[in-house]
Amino acid sequence: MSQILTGKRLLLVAACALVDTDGRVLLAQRPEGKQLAGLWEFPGGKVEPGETPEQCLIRELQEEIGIETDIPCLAPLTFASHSYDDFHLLMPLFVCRRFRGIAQPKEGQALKWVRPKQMRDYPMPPADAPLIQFLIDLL
Ligand SMILES: Nc1nc2c([nH]c(=O)n2[C@H]2C[C@H](O)[C@@H](COP(=O)(O)OP(=O)(O)OP(=O)(O)O)O2)c(=O)[nH]1
Repeated sequence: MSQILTGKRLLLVAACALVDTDGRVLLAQRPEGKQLAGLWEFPGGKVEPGETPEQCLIRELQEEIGIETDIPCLAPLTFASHSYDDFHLLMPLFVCRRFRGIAQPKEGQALKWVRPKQMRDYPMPPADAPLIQFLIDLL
């Protein structure tokens, strides 16, 4: 039995593929000093107690990049389930095509609109690699 239990805590992170009218997806580069620094990720973050993943994303998109959206504009696409050394990440990935504002790096991160077929040129966290094909197929 113990062989199938990792003993790691499960961390719920909500992530969003914001899609522009050209079919490009916004990636953000994790700032220096953070875990996985320098890697390109989908905007999002940890779901706080009492929040739904959708509410978390609305908060994170506003805080991180100054983008506003609404719950009906967040469509579930797929999820990542990946073990890091100290936790197991469960990360639903939503797609959002309807949003307000112009993405601005509010936390010092670099931002880039990237076509899904080019995403493999941007080093991403290991949990994200399996998600790219879903975006290629969708867009
Ligand atoms: N937002 C986001 N996080 C991701 C992705 N892929 C991936 O492995 N993660 C991981 C990195 C972090 O361990 C966790 C997200 O946490 P976070 O961004 O809210 O927190 P953080 O590590 O910056 O730490 P904190 O200072 O905010 O507490 O999920 C992704 O595509 N987007």
